[in-house]
Amino acid sequence: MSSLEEPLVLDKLPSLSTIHLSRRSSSKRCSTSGDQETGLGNCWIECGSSNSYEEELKEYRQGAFSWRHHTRENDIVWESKGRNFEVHGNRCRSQHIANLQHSSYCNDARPRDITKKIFKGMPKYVKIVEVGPRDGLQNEKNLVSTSVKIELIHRLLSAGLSVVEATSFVSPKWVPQLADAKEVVEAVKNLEAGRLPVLTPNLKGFEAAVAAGAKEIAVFASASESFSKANINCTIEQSLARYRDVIHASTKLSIPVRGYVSCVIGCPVEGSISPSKVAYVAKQLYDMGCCEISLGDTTGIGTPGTVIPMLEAVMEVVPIEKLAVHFHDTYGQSLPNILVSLQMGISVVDASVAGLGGCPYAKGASGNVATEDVVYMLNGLGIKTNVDLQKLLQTGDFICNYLGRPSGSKVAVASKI
Ligand SMILES: CC(C)(COP(=O)([O-])OP(=O)([O-])OC[C@H]1O[C@@H](n2cnc3c(N)ncnc32)[C@H](O)[C@@H]1OP(=O)([O-])[O-])[C@@H](O)C(=O)NCCC(=O)NCCSC(=O)C[C@@](C)(O)CC(=O)[O-]
Repeated sequence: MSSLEEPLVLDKLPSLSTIHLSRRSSSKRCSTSGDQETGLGNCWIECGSSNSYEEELKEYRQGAFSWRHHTRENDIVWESKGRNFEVHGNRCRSQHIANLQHSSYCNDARPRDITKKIFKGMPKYVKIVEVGPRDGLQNEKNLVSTSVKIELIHRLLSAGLSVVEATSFVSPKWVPQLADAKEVVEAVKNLEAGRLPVLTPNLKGFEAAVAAGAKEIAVFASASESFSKANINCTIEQSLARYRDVIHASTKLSIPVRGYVSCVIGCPVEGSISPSKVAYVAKQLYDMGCCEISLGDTTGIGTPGTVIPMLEAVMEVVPIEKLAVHFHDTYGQSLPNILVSLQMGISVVDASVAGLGGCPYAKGASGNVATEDVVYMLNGLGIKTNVDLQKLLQTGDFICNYLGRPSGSKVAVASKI
């Protein structure tokens, strides 16, 4: 068994109560509590804005959903109460989603305490950074046409995604799939529906990106020395020096820079990566001026047991509102990893439509977590994303049809059954 396949060390999993909540700077919280007035079995969940809930409730009551569950007599009753939903009956159910629904039931006071703990600190709104056109496509063997890439970006924006990573200005010898970066950026640079950052590994890439019209960029370092060499042909320190130059140049042009740290849990060559290494690289990127640091589990090896200590280490040195998480779904752990990240106060999540993706220099690493699955889970938690799940599913269909393969999104597959 390689070190990457070692089982989760449960005794190292800190309880959520030990996570330093005081480090969270966001005052926006979701809370769930029992309703003292109506007695046992009632609870309310304080998440999201009144408008969207009111509208969704109205739609729900009007039977706008094509295959909603039938409400039985002693099931729950929804009542709008200010910004909250009040749920009466012997069950409490948190939901919901445009066309698809899910339920979670609890019976009385004790489970309500648990619910309260679980929801404490969760954000009301999560920004999803869609990385499909870049991370999703970079590993595709067959060249995807430039027009399809452009259409994909258009569709993702029209599904409500506010940030879509459009492409990379890397060496076409290393990543031939993205050799058309210039054409892609030129075609989308004036779209106002969202932000369209691009990856740049050095000054040469930065200059090409700016010349094409990119208004935001991202740099990508690694917490693994071996991966840094395999991916960008230099050591971690050399990469940080390059990024200082890039950020110096971008600051002059007021171009915001996102910083990635890859291999935050494990490296295909070195195995486990210590949280302190991740924290070191994240702090370097933050200190040099990156406005957001995305923590990438490049190989998808992480579980909540390894993600929590990694996030704790990084949160010691970078403010939590500057952090994003970026999970690959190789071991099917992305959603639990995202959930614990939200519980720790993270509110930016990277994802890729249809679960496309994988890094060309991390053999065996599968696609990113599917955006559809993230949106479904967040909808179920009552956390806003502003993403239209139906349009997103159609976008997933569009790219999967083009690539001639089934979607990597469980929600996309389930919605067709
Ligand atoms: C970094 C380099 C360029 C170094 O590549 P190198 O070979 O060491 O660079 P070099 O400086 O020796 O130059 C070699 C050639 O590349 C050219 N070159 C140099 N720079 C550029 C550029 N920006 N754009 C286009 N061409 C470039 C340069 O001009 C020269 O051309 P030649 O003279 O031979 O014709 C190369 O290693 C590279 O492009 N690597 C990128 C690999 C990549 O994109 N990997 C996937 C990124 S995904 C990731 O990192 C993880 C992440 C972010 O998704 C998070 C996660 O999933 O966890």
